[in-house]
Amino acid sequence: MNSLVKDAKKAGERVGLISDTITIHGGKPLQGRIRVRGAKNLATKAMVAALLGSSTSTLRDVPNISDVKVVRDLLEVHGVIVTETAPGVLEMDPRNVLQAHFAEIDAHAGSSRIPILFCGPLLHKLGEAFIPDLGGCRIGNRPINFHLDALRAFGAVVDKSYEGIHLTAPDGLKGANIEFPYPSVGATEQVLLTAVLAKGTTELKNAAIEPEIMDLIAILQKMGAIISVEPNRVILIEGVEELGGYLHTALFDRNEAASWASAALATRGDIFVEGAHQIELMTFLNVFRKAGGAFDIEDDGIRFYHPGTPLKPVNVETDVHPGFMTDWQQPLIVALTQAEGRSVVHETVYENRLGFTKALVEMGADIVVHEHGLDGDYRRVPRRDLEQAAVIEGPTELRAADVHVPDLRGGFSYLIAALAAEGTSTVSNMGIISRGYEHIIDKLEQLGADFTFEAQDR
Ligand SMILES: CC(=O)N[C@H]1[C@@H](OP(=O)(O)OP(=O)(O)OC[C@H]2O[C@@H](n3ccc(=O)[nH]c3=O)[C@H](O)[C@@H]2O)O[C@H](CO)[C@@H](O)[C@@H]1O
Ligand SMILES: C=C(OP(=O)(O)O)C(=O)O
Repeated sequence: MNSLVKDAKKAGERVGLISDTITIHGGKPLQGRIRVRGAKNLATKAMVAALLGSSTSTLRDVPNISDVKVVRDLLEVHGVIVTETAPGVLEMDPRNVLQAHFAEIDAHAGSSRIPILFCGPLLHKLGEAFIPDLGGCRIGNRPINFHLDALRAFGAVVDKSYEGIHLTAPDGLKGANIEFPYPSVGATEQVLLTAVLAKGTTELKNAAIEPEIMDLIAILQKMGAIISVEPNRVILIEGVEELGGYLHTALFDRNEAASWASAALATRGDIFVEGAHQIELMTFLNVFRKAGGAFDIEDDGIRFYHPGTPLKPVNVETDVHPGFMTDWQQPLIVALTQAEGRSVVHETVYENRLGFTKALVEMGADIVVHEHGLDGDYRRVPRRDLEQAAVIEGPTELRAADVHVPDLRGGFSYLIAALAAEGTSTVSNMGIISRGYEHIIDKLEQLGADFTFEAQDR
């Protein structure tokens, strides 16, 4: 069993997903209503923030996904008492944070990318921190140099002679002037979670400003932090002596909402995504509309549907917020295989995020990946060395196939492709999908998908 499969299996077991392989009888539109709860990319960071407080924090709308379970386990390893007081409501009491149990932390290596965000809070609380090997989707190199450079700027000493990384702060952490070469989401969160309790003021230039980061800032403000978001990607943080707890309802998962929207389009379906909001999806909604998708915005969610008229090709460049998010392109590409004409998706955030299209080609899609990107007549996003492009010619009929989930979003796109294709497909390695999509089996049932699933013993 390789480590990727092990991670996936562990992930599936953690959230009680018994099945590892799903058998789908496709060709039927997905129709119905599902609800999205808190974002994977916010809830997990909000849980880390609880570590900074001197009293209990309560987070509502926490999704039942394996990444949340990983962070919960890590908090518990550090002495935080975590209680689920109601479904999706986590109470986190950090008053007993005593020591970093390095051996136990290591057991979580390779599970998610969140452990690196424990550095600042642990350095403040304990004077040391340990980062195991990080997990998350294998979609590029995913270096952590911005994180480590920022931590050093605060005064941390980084020792890489361990399997993993050991950090100490012999003189405490002090505010710093930091400028990122690229607006990294995780590194911005690293700075926020470290600067709030550092002595003095921190100025972060070229910060990421994703909605999940704004929600994290809102949480930190509730805890007593002083953070101002200035024009031009500058964030100022005035360090405070102490932070309290928070009560917060997590921002909805816009990536899950966008995934179901693409599923509606690809399967000629009609899905009401309860909990989805317009503002955080504005860029996605523009592209969805240009591709021929229809949507109705209601107070309690958004209805996404195929209007029955032919889908249209689009040109998309993934980007940092407020651009088109990289996590949206994989499910959308499946829908674009049904559009009439040539679409181009330029992936500019990660260097290896189009490999998943290979299986779609085996299913009948006409997709050519240009490993070094493609120039277009008009560019909104400046060209990056690492970018790649996928050219999708449509419409093509999708054929059933047996596919193996490579990563979270690629995996969801395989599910959609299998649901859209006539015939019987199997999608294996489903555990990875449970990293970021809660109750996936229940939701497919709610949407009328025709499938069976089975447990696999590897
Ligand atoms: C848990 C979480 O929130 N994951 C999201 C987060 O990932 P994550 O926070 O890991 O992504 P980043 O924004 O940090 O990465 C963006 C780019 O910056 C580069 N980089 C990043 C850090 C660093 O130290 N050095 C460096 O070079 C990365 O290799 C990548 O090319 O934002 C991504 C971009 O919106 C999303 O796809 C992920 O879903
Ligand atoms: C890339 C993703 O997540 P992570 O950063 O957790 O691997 C994602 O959610 O698509």
